[in-house]
Amino acid sequence: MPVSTKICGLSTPEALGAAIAGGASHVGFVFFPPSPRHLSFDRAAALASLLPSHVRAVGVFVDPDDDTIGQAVTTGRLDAVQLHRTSPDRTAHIRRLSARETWAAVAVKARADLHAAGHYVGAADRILYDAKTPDGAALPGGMGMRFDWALLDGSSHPLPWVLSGGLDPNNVGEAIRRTGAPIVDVSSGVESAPGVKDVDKIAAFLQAVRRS
Ligand SMILES: O=C(O)c1ccccc1N[C@@H]1O[C@H](COP(=O)(O)O)[C@@H](O)[C@H]1O
Repeated sequence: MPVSTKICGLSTPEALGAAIAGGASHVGFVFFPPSPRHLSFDRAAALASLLPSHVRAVGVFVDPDDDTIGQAVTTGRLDAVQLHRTSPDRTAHIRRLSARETWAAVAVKARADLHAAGHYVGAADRILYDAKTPDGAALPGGMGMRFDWALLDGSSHPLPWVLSGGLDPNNVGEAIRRTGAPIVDVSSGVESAPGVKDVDKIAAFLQAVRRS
């Protein structure tokens, strides 16, 4: 089964084009003002208009309110929503409201953190395992931090899942072999500076996934 790839935090047509040309299955649009990858609804609409129908758009949010979700889903033509720091109850509500596939981010540092995934059964469609960022960090993701992939050994995933956190063109092959991830997700590992995507790194990442 080929591994699917989400290239996240896209903000220019050039970077979006590199993700599409390289075979990304998903692209991510971030709706979180503190992030260097944050998009206005207009900007998201312009990028979404360039997407072929086989590439799915995922909106990335941090405990969003209903209005943000409603506007982003419509203007960004989102196929899915990815929710960070969002409780299972809110996640279930947003899933109903948006009528979109819903990914719940679970922040991982220790094995005990994996238990949180079970709380999203019935509330989300997919779990995104991401590295836990430090207390007080401005962002809950997109900081290039990885967690110990061995923590996933023997894990009985309660939902379909995605591997995220600190992936890059050099380590994604090992990450896939080590964890068996069906989908991998990258943001800062294909950037030259925070929020600045590098088309060559996007191509290298997608090539590394294909070769894995
Ligand atoms: O990318 C961001 O700015 C961001 C902001 C708020 C929540 C999540 C964010 N990114 C997500 O973080 C993971 C891992 O990113 P990285 O590859 O380690 O940089 C990824 O799922 C992004 O979607």
